[in-house]
Amino acid sequence: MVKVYTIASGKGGTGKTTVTANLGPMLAQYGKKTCILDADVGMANLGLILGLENLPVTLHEVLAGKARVRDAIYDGPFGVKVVPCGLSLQGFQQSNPDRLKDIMTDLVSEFDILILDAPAGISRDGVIPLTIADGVILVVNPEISSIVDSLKTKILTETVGGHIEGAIINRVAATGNDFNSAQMEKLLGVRVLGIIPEDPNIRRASAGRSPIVVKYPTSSASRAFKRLSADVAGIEYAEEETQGTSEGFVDRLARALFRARA
Ligand SMILES: Nc1ncnc2c1ncn2[C@@H]1O[C@H](COP(=O)(O)OP(=O)(O)OP(=O)(O)O)[C@@H](O)[C@H]1O
Repeated sequence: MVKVYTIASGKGGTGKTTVTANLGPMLAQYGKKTCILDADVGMANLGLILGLENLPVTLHEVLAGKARVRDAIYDGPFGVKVVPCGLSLQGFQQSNPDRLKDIMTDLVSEFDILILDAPAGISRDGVIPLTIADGVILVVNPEISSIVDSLKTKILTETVGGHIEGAIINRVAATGNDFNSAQMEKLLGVRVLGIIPEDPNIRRASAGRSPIVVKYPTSSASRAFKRLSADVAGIEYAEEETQGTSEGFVDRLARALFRARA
């Protein structure tokens, strides 16, 4: 049974595309047939982060009724399938967001998980992804404006009959913070699904047209994305030995030297 998630926020720039670009590949890595779609048809940049640009057919052409969705599906990292949007304003103007629901119907039989990267705000093209998802995941930054705007999106989702799956708290200070997950759950009135730390490697990876889980797999945000993805996939997460790789090597070397001397 397919599960459709919409990654949403109230405020812009909280990290929706970053979450989509990392959660999708990791779910595919964990054995789930996953497709990620850039439903931010006006300000699309999922394709940019994944190095999928200048494509002949994108979601724009599909939403304009000029192409079939299967012609807009491209290969992404770890076997995830990607339906990117074009970057042109003209493509956006020709798109009819109402067609999104039909597109999802075409995809449900082929995938275990579909993830929609929704636009910020409460425009019409932003509301449709909230209504067609089985679960809306809010991406919230630990700051008052983001929390307040997320609450508005939560109310809007519930008003249009959607369901909130939970929230991902993104850009949490890696050190010296007083972040309290239980307090955040109380404030938002939703479950906290994952906490992603502030990590400069996210921007570095994007500049290299890659998700952080691919480019810097042991970076702090990558480990958090892996944990979150394992939870969503319903599998046990085994923490990778980050320092362990080098510690293990040192241990092995020490043992070998000890044996050699003995
Ligand atoms: N955990 C993080 N640590 C550091 N930088 C981050 C983190 N998450 C996101 N960013 C950066 O924040 C910026 C905004 O992220 P992103 O584009 O994913 O947000 P968005 O919610 O999709 O934006 P929009 O609302 O404009 O679509 C990007 O430059 C991204 O690299």
